[in-house]
Amino acid sequence: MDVISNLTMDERRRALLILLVMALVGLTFAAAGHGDPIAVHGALVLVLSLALAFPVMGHLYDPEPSIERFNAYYDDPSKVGVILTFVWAAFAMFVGDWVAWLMVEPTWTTGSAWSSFGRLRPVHTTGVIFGFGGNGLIATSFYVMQRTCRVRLPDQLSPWFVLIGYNLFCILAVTGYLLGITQSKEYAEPEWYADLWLVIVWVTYFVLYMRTLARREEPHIYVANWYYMAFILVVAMLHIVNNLAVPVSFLSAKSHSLFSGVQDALTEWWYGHNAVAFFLTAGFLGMMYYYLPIRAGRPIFSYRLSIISFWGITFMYMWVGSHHLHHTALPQWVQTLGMTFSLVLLVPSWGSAANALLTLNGAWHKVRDDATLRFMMIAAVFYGLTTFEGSFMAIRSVNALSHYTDWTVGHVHAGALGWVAMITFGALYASIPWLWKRERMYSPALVEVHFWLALSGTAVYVFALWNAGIIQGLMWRTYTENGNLAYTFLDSVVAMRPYYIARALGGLLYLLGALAGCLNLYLTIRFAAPATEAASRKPLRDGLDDAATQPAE
Ligand code: HEM
Ligand code: HEM
Ligand SMILES: [Cu+2]
Repeated sequence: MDVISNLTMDERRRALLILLVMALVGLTFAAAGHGDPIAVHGALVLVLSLALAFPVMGHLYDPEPSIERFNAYYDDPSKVGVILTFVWAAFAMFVGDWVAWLMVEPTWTTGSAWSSFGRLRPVHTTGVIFGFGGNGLIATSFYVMQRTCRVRLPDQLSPWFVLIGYNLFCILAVTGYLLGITQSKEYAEPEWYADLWLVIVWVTYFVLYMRTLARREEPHIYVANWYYMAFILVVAMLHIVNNLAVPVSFLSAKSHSLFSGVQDALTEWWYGHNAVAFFLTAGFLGMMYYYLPIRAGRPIFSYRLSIISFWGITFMYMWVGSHHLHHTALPQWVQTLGMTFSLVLLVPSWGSAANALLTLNGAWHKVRDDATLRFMMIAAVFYGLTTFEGSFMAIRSVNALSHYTDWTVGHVHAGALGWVAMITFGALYASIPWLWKRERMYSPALVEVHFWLALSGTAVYVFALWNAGIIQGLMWRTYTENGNLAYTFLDSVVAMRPYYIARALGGLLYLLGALAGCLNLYLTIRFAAPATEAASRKPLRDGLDDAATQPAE
């Protein structure tokens, strides 16, 4: 329970207060909301907050932590965040592969409602994007902001509040779907009370970032921080607007959106696309711009280009959400606007992909020998590939073929498996020895195995669905000589079977890789040799950071 004793007495008191208030809120919902699924969530919040409150109470009067703490960065929340990232990866990818097998064999389920496809699918998407991706972003952002600002986090309580509060949101979301609680907006499924909670957590996160920046000892704000900040700020904006809703009653999980009809659709896809842009892209670019140069031991190829790309994507991404609504009731000009900005967006996107790859010039021998750096290199390649594909699919006539088909799902996973997850695994494998002060990962061979499983899994998954999607699209628009459709819809479903099997197998490879990562994390924490004095990263000042995260021009 070192973690609790390391908090100051004042922080422990405040933590206890927050937990007790939460327990009370949980109790209220549990008791008053009977007959409504919200009561289950009330009970869950009650149990979880008490489970944390007891150990805090037990250590409430421990002595104040040593003043020495100010000589080091505050990394405990990052460590827990890294572990949570792996846990969510294993869980959510397992569910992803289950969902993939359900599309091969729909009977591979328990028969009860919680395990139906419609409930498991959002468990997968929320689990991977918010559970796995979000924890990876939070854990690395705490790490990166301290190093690039050369300052310790301003206090020890708010990072825990952000990390634990955020995971509570993810748990409410995922258990909610299993219970049938959903707002039915893709990627924004959690109901109003979970959304409100996330607003509190997220604003704390933003304030924490700003406070750290304000205290920084490094005059320059390194580019990674711009990307992380855009991620935090824009996600707050999207989340609040898209989730504006009126609950049926304060003791019911159900709510109704403020928007309806085509306005609802456009708000949802403004949110949905920018979730891709700022959650799945800007945040991970922040990660890439810190970890890739450091791991390669080289400064960014062009610092100026990284800034131009930043403002390019920040400005252009905002306008492209309507490419999800081609050929719908949305006015034609709004569709054209979305398509046009999607095309221009390719320029800043490739700016970052090229910048990352050119940074590796002179370090290709390291890419060959070091699977961690190779994860990051492949991530940059897939980032370039996915954005090219996205811009292409945003063209209205191309979208007429691709929309509703598995091509979209293939595009999603080229980005998700190839870019988002690869850069995360690369960043985690770089951070783990630094965080736990180990010489290196316990088994570099296992990192190598993970890399090849991940790469082959992605390739199988994405190739399978490219084929599947184009075949579907073509079958749906093939006519016979006398003008009838050549295939029934069912024909196209039957034609998908081999591709769905391939996808599920590719996903299995990917999942096995993630499990290898979990094992390696455990072995590293438990058994890896401690870093020697010279190799361990010095507190507060740190030679490599200096070299690699300063403007080259
Ligand atoms: C083991 C790895 C994975 C497997 C087997 C897998 C499988 C699946 C399956 C079967 C679907 C449903 C497709 C459908 O409804 O037709 C899906 C959807 C989705 N997955 Fe994954 N997935 C994996 C990893 C990931 C990761 C790491 C991410 C994100 C970081 C991700 C993000 C998504 C998203 C956003 C969707 C919704 C796609 C859409 O609506 O077009 N997945 N996944
Ligand atoms: C320049 C960059 C990009 C553009 C212009 C773009 C464009 C598109 C287009 C046109 C669609 C298909 C919409 C439809 O027919 O329904 C789509 C779907 C999607 N893209 Fe991208 N994309 C880009 C990058 C990415 C990246 C890097 C990811 C990340 C991981 C990603 C994740 C997704 C997801 C999750 C969907 C599925 C949404 C859904 O229907 O559930 N995209 N994108
Ligand atoms: Cu989009």
